[in-house]
Amino acid sequence: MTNRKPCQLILALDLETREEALAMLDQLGNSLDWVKIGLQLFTAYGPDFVREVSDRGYHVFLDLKLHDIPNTVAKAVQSIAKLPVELLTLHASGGAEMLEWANKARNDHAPDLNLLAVTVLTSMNESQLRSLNVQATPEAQVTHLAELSLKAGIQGLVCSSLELPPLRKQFGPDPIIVTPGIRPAGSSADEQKRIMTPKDAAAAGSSYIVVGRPILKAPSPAEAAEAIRAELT
Ligand SMILES: O=c1ccn([C@@H]2O[C@H](COP(=O)(O)O)[C@@H](O)[C@H]2O)c(=O)[nH]1
Repeated sequence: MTNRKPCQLILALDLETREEALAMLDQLGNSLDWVKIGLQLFTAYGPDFVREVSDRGYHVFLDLKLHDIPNTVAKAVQSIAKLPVELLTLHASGGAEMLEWANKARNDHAPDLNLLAVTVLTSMNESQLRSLNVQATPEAQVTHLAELSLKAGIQGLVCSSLELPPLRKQFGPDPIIVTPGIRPAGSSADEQKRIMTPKDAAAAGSSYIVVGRPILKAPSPAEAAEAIRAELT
Protein backbone atom coordinates (compact mmCIF):
# COMPACT_ATOMS: atom_id res chain seq x y z
CA MET A 1 0.00 0.00 0.00
CA THR A 2 1.47 3.41 -0.99
CA ASN A 3 0.19 6.97 -0.64
CA ARG A 4 0.94 7.67 -4.30
CA LYS A 5 -1.48 10.09 -6.03
CA PRO A 6 -3.54 8.83 -9.00
CA CYS A 7 -1.76 8.94 -12.33
CA GLN A 8 -2.69 11.97 -14.48
CA LEU A 9 -2.74 12.54 -18.23
CA ILE A 10 -0.52 15.20 -19.82
CA LEU A 11 -1.25 16.10 -23.45
CA ALA A 12 1.87 16.59 -25.58
CA LEU A 13 0.69 19.58 -27.62
CA ASP A 14 2.95 18.86 -30.57
CA LEU A 15 1.29 20.86 -33.34
CA GLU A 16 2.58 23.30 -35.92
CA THR A 17 0.75 26.53 -35.25
CA ARG A 18 -0.67 28.43 -32.30
CA GLU A 19 -4.09 28.39 -33.99
CA GLU A 20 -4.07 24.59 -34.39
CA ALA A 21 -2.92 24.18 -30.80
CA LEU A 22 -5.61 26.44 -29.34
CA ALA A 23 -8.28 24.78 -31.50
CA MET A 24 -7.14 21.40 -30.14
CA LEU A 25 -7.46 22.69 -26.56
CA ASP A 26 -10.96 24.03 -27.41
CA GLN A 27 -11.93 20.55 -28.64
CA LEU A 28 -10.52 18.78 -25.61
CA GLY A 29 -12.24 21.01 -23.06
CA ASN A 30 -12.59 19.25 -19.74
CA SER A 31 -10.74 16.09 -20.81
CA LEU A 32 -7.51 17.72 -19.76
CA ASP A 33 -5.74 19.40 -16.83
CA TRP A 34 -2.12 19.30 -18.01
CA VAL A 35 -0.51 20.47 -21.26
CA LYS A 36 3.07 19.82 -22.34
CA ILE A 37 4.59 22.50 -24.52
CA GLY A 38 7.59 21.15 -26.38
CA LEU A 39 10.26 22.38 -28.72
CA GLN A 40 7.96 22.79 -31.73
CA LEU A 41 5.59 25.39 -30.26
CA PHE A 42 8.08 26.96 -27.85
CA THR A 43 10.59 27.72 -30.59
CA ALA A 44 7.78 29.19 -32.72
CA TYR A 45 5.89 31.23 -30.12
CA GLY A 46 8.05 31.38 -26.98
CA PRO A 47 7.03 32.53 -23.48
CA ASP A 48 3.84 34.28 -24.70
CA PHE A 49 2.43 30.95 -25.77
CA VAL A 50 3.24 29.43 -22.37
CA ARG A 51 1.32 32.28 -20.69
CA GLU A 52 -1.57 31.86 -23.12
CA VAL A 53 -1.97 28.15 -22.29
CA SER A 54 -1.63 28.82 -18.56
CA ASP A 55 -4.23 31.63 -18.77
CA ARG A 56 -6.68 29.03 -20.06
CA GLY A 57 -6.37 27.26 -16.74
CA TYR A 58 -4.01 24.41 -17.65
CA HIS A 59 -1.00 23.25 -15.65
CA VAL A 60 2.00 23.70 -17.94
CA PHE A 61 4.86 21.24 -18.44
CA LEU A 62 7.62 22.91 -20.47
CA ASP A 63 9.60 20.15 -22.18
CA LEU A 64 12.78 21.89 -23.34
CA LYS A 65 15.18 19.08 -22.36
CA LEU A 66 17.93 21.50 -21.39
CA HIS A 67 21.47 20.18 -21.91
CA ASP A 68 24.45 22.55 -21.80
CA ILE A 69 27.23 23.66 -19.49
CA PRO A 70 26.06 24.18 -15.88
CA ASN A 71 26.02 27.99 -15.98
CA THR A 72 23.94 28.13 -19.18
CA VAL A 73 21.37 25.64 -17.90
CA ALA A 74 21.12 27.40 -14.53
CA LYS A 75 20.51 30.74 -16.26
CA ALA A 76 17.82 29.16 -18.44
CA VAL A 77 16.11 27.80 -15.32
CA GLN A 78 16.31 31.31 -13.82
CA SER A 79 14.60 32.76 -16.92
CA ILE A 80 11.91 30.05 -16.98
CA ALA A 81 11.23 30.78 -13.30
CA LYS A 82 9.37 33.91 -14.48
CA LEU A 83 6.88 31.79 -16.45
CA PRO A 84 3.78 29.90 -15.23
CA VAL A 85 5.46 26.51 -15.60
CA GLU A 86 5.17 23.67 -13.06
CA LEU A 87 7.33 20.98 -14.71
CA LEU A 88 10.54 21.52 -16.71
CA THR A 89 12.86 18.95 -18.29
CA LEU A 90 16.63 18.78 -18.55
CA HIS A 91 18.80 15.89 -19.74
CA ALA A 92 20.29 13.76 -16.96
CA SER A 93 23.21 13.03 -19.29
CA GLY A 94 24.34 16.64 -18.82
CA GLY A 95 25.89 15.25 -15.62
CA ALA A 96 25.79 15.84 -11.87
CA GLU A 97 27.27 19.34 -11.93
CA MET A 98 24.77 20.58 -14.51
CA LEU A 99 21.91 19.04 -12.51
CA GLU A 100 23.12 20.59 -9.24
CA TRP A 101 23.47 24.06 -10.76
CA ALA A 102 20.01 23.77 -12.31
CA ASN A 103 18.56 22.69 -8.98
CA LYS A 104 20.22 25.58 -7.15
CA ALA A 105 18.69 28.01 -9.67
CA ARG A 106 15.33 26.35 -9.10
CA ASN A 107 15.67 26.60 -5.31
CA ASP A 108 16.73 30.26 -5.52
CA HIS A 109 14.22 31.47 -8.12
CA ALA A 110 11.33 29.01 -8.52
CA PRO A 111 10.90 26.67 -5.54
CA ASP A 112 7.46 25.62 -6.83
CA LEU A 113 8.90 24.45 -10.15
CA ASN A 114 9.65 20.72 -10.38
CA LEU A 115 12.65 19.76 -12.48
CA LEU A 116 12.49 16.44 -14.33
CA ALA A 117 15.63 14.67 -15.50
CA VAL A 118 15.19 12.90 -18.83
CA THR A 119 17.01 9.58 -18.51
CA VAL A 120 16.98 7.53 -21.74
CA LEU A 121 14.58 8.77 -24.43
CA THR A 122 11.64 6.43 -25.01
CA SER A 123 12.46 6.45 -28.73
CA MET A 124 15.72 4.60 -27.99
CA ASN A 125 16.34 0.87 -27.65
CA GLU A 126 19.37 -1.16 -26.63
CA SER A 127 21.00 -1.15 -30.07
CA GLN A 128 20.74 2.63 -30.25
CA LEU A 129 22.45 2.87 -26.86
CA ARG A 130 25.24 0.63 -28.25
CA SER A 131 25.70 3.04 -31.16
CA LEU A 132 26.43 5.75 -28.57
CA ASN A 133 28.95 3.42 -26.92
CA VAL A 134 26.64 2.87 -23.93
CA GLN A 135 26.99 -0.81 -23.03
CA ALA A 136 24.25 -0.85 -20.37
CA THR A 137 20.69 -2.04 -21.03
CA PRO A 138 18.07 0.72 -21.18
CA GLU A 139 16.87 -0.31 -17.70
CA ALA A 140 20.36 -0.18 -16.20
CA GLN A 141 21.15 3.14 -17.87
CA VAL A 142 17.84 4.67 -16.72
CA THR A 143 18.48 3.48 -13.16
CA HIS A 144 22.02 4.89 -13.22
CA LEU A 145 20.88 8.29 -14.52
CA ALA A 146 17.93 8.33 -12.11
CA GLU A 147 20.26 7.82 -9.16
CA LEU A 148 22.60 10.57 -10.39
CA SER A 149 19.66 12.97 -10.86
CA LEU A 150 17.95 12.33 -7.55
CA LYS A 151 21.29 12.61 -5.70
CA ALA A 152 21.72 16.02 -7.36
CA GLY A 153 18.40 17.06 -5.79
CA ILE A 154 16.24 16.89 -8.93
CA GLN A 155 12.55 16.39 -8.12
CA GLY A 156 11.57 13.89 -10.80
CA LEU A 157 12.41 11.70 -13.76
CA VAL A 158 11.31 11.02 -17.32
CA CYS A 159 11.64 7.44 -18.51
CA SER A 160 9.64 4.67 -20.12
CA SER A 161 6.93 2.98 -18.04
CA LEU A 162 8.88 -0.25 -18.58
CA GLU A 163 11.45 1.01 -16.08
CA LEU A 164 8.93 1.93 -13.38
CA PRO A 165 9.10 -1.31 -11.35
CA PRO A 166 12.86 -1.10 -10.63
CA LEU A 167 12.71 2.66 -10.11
CA ARG A 168 9.81 2.51 -7.66
CA LYS A 169 11.51 -0.39 -5.87
CA GLN A 170 14.77 1.56 -5.48
CA PHE A 171 13.47 5.11 -4.94
CA GLY A 172 9.99 4.57 -3.47
CA PRO A 173 6.77 6.49 -4.12
CA ASP A 174 8.08 10.06 -3.71
CA PRO A 175 9.92 11.00 -6.92
CA ILE A 176 7.67 12.35 -9.65
CA ILE A 177 8.00 9.92 -12.56
CA VAL A 178 6.68 11.07 -15.92
CA THR A 179 6.35 8.50 -18.67
CA PRO A 180 5.99 9.27 -22.39
CA GLY A 181 5.99 6.42 -24.92
CA ILE A 182 2.38 5.64 -24.05
CA ARG A 183 0.29 3.80 -26.60
CA PRO A 184 -3.30 2.59 -26.14
CA ALA A 185 -3.64 -1.07 -27.20
CA GLY A 186 -3.65 -1.41 -30.98
CA SER A 187 -2.33 2.08 -31.77
CA SER A 188 0.79 2.81 -33.81
CA ALA A 189 4.07 2.99 -31.88
CA ASP A 190 5.43 5.56 -34.35
CA GLU A 191 9.15 5.89 -33.58
CA GLN A 192 8.67 5.11 -29.87
CA LYS A 193 10.53 1.92 -28.85
CA ARG A 194 9.86 1.47 -25.12
CA ILE A 195 6.08 1.70 -24.86
CA MET A 196 3.23 0.72 -22.54
CA THR A 197 -0.54 1.17 -22.42
CA PRO A 198 -2.02 3.90 -20.21
CA LYS A 199 -3.53 1.29 -17.90
CA ASP A 200 -0.28 -0.62 -17.41
CA ALA A 201 1.73 2.58 -16.94
CA ALA A 202 -0.63 3.78 -14.22
CA ALA A 203 -0.54 0.38 -12.50
CA ALA A 204 3.27 0.33 -12.63
CA GLY A 205 3.50 3.63 -10.72
CA SER A 206 3.62 6.46 -13.23
CA SER A 207 2.85 9.89 -11.71
CA TYR A 208 1.93 11.32 -15.10
CA ILE A 209 1.67 9.77 -18.54
CA VAL A 210 2.44 11.92 -21.60
CA VAL A 211 0.40 11.28 -24.73
CA GLY A 212 0.65 13.14 -28.03
CA ARG A 213 -0.20 11.54 -31.37
CA PRO A 214 -2.67 8.92 -30.09
CA ILE A 215 -4.86 11.89 -29.07
CA LEU A 216 -3.85 14.55 -31.60
CA LYS A 217 -4.32 12.27 -34.62
CA ALA A 218 -7.44 10.47 -33.37
CA PRO A 219 -10.70 10.96 -35.32
CA SER A 220 -12.11 12.41 -32.08
CA PRO A 221 -9.32 13.74 -29.84
CA ALA A 222 -11.78 14.35 -26.99
CA GLU A 223 -13.00 10.74 -27.09
CA ALA A 224 -9.43 9.45 -27.28
CA ALA A 225 -8.41 11.56 -24.28
CA GLU A 226 -11.46 10.43 -22.29
CA ALA A 227 -10.72 6.77 -23.09
CA ILE A 228 -7.13 7.19 -21.90
CA ARG A 229 -8.24 8.92 -18.70
CA ALA A 230 -10.70 6.08 -18.06
CA GLU A 231 -7.78 3.62 -18.17
CA LEU A 232 -6.00 5.55 -15.39
CA THR A 233 -8.72 5.14 -12.74
O1 LIG B 1 11.84 10.11 -23.50
C1 LIG B 1 11.01 10.93 -23.94
C2 LIG B 1 10.93 12.22 -23.52
C3 LIG B 1 9.97 13.06 -24.04
N1 LIG B 1 9.11 12.63 -24.98
C4 LIG B 1 8.10 13.58 -25.48
O2 LIG B 1 6.78 13.05 -25.23
C5 LIG B 1 5.93 13.27 -26.33
C6 LIG B 1 5.43 11.95 -26.85
O3 LIG B 1 4.63 12.14 -27.99
P1 LIG B 1 3.87 10.93 -28.72
O4 LIG B 1 3.24 11.60 -29.90
O5 LIG B 1 2.87 10.40 -27.73
O6 LIG B 1 4.89 9.92 -29.12
C7 LIG B 1 6.72 14.09 -27.34
O7 LIG B 1 6.41 15.44 -27.14
C8 LIG B 1 8.18 13.84 -26.98
O8 LIG B 1 8.99 14.98 -27.21
C9 LIG B 1 9.18 11.34 -25.41
O9 LIG B 1 8.40 10.91 -26.29
N2 LIG B 1 10.12 10.51 -24.88
